[in-house]
Amino acid sequence: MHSSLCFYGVLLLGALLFLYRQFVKKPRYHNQIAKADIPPGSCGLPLIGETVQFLAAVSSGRGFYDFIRARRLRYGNCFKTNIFGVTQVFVSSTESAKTILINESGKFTKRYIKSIAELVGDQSLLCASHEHHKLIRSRLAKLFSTSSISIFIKHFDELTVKSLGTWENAGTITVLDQALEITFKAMCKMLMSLEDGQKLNMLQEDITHVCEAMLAFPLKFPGTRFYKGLKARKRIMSTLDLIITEKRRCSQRNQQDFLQCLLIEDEKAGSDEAYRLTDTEIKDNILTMIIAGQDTTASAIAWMVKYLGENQDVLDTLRAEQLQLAEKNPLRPFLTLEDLTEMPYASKVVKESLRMASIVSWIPRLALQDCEIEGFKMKKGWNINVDARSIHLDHNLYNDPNKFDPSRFNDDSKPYSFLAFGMGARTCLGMNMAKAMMLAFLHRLITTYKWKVIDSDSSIKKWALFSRLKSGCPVHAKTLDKKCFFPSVRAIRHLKKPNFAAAKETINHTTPIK
Ligand code: HEM
Repeated sequence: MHSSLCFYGVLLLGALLFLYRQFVKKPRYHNQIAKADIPPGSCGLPLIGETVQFLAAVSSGRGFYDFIRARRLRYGNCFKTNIFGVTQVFVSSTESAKTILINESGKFTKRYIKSIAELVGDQSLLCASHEHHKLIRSRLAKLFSTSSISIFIKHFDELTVKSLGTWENAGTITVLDQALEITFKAMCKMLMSLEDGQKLNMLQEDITHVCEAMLAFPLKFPGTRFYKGLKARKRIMSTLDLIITEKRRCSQRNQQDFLQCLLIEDEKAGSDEAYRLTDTEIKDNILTMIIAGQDTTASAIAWMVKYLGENQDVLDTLRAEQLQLAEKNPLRPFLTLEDLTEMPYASKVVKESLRMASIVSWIPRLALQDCEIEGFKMKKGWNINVDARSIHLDHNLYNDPNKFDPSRFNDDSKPYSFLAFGMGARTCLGMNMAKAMMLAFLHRLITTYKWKVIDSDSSIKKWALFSRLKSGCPVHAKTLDKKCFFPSVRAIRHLKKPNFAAAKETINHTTPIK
């Protein structure tokens, strides 16, 4: 009798608790949505918000995106938090991506937090206000012409061939390290004709300090990560000052690197301030291009090699396409831009790698006015972040989103569902250069080696600004025995007829990505 009373007592208590949770606790949250109130989420402690939790994720093997993922699961697709004292909202629908990134209403602009502006420089394209951004972007965009990408690709290919030449019998090769070295050397040559090994090493070290400081707490005390970053920035600026002085002194007009082109344009503009970039603007933006272009592209290459290593079918189809191309032009020493337009399947492999890896996980904007997004009120001054990674892995936009399947891009993707390079007026300036680098690397690797990824760990590197593999993608490579791949070459006949027009579009920088 006593035990059955206890049993019913416990049952009653459980039922009451259930009803309380259903009708007393939950409706509070539901009401919030019904009233189109501010987005759900916690702004943490006064002043510091949830910065500590964010930094804990940044410094863990789970990576900074884990902070976002955990909150999206708890609060839904639109939620708010507070990092470094700023309210941050994360949204993850294609409609919000369109509203925010295309920005027809003019309600959004780009703003980086003050500490990042201190590191890349407040004259950087990344931090510039609307009008200032338009001027700098128009000046820099001219540098990314088809002819400069052609020159760049030849040099990038040369460095890739040299680097891959050392892979045979070299034991474990870390793809990310190799890719970082090649992209850095190629970009420094393109930006300012810098090729001196020692200077390159020092610059690379300083760039790493600046990147690591970008996610650090902005404490300017000796020994802190942020302080080291600021010191490194100072050294980089001095190096750039020396290079600019040297270029002006020697007037090496035959060296058509980006820096030289900007200086020549400035000379032509004379005292017309509207068309000149100051030395500070030039230096901040050279640094910006290195930071924006090197780590991102190298990380994307490492992910791509990992995905291919894990997907033999894709690898076979790709190799068939690439061997056919290699056999077509056996005597051509280096790849040309035209070669890259004849890689329709490889272009899809690149796009699929960028979708899955989401190197830039979210795209930040500042709300200039109060507005409503996804049914929630957003306040002026808040940072609204388009969660690109969540969009890239949305089941409603991509069938089986965690599967590496380049053929999904046989059809046009849904509008605003591919955000690897952003969208709108701030779309990545180096988009076509990045794709060209990925294609060139892919071609050389796949026509030279077969490889085995020897660490399948997908953890993200601590303190990385972009989504970067912690393992760096270690591989064992073996020179290709082409006989083994005859069946694959035969398989090319089953491929769709190469769509050259689509491939050309991939590297035409005036064409928006579909
Ligand atoms: C796979 C490699 C790359 C990825 C995934 C990537 C991605 C992005 C993304 C998402 C943005 C922000 C867009 C926005 O805020 O709306 C961006 C901006 C930018 N990227 Fe890239 N990028 C890559 C390579 C490059 C390269 C190679 C360069 C230059 C050489 C470059 C230069 C820039 C610049 C200058 C901006 C600022 C554009 C502006 O604010 O107007 N990026 N990139």
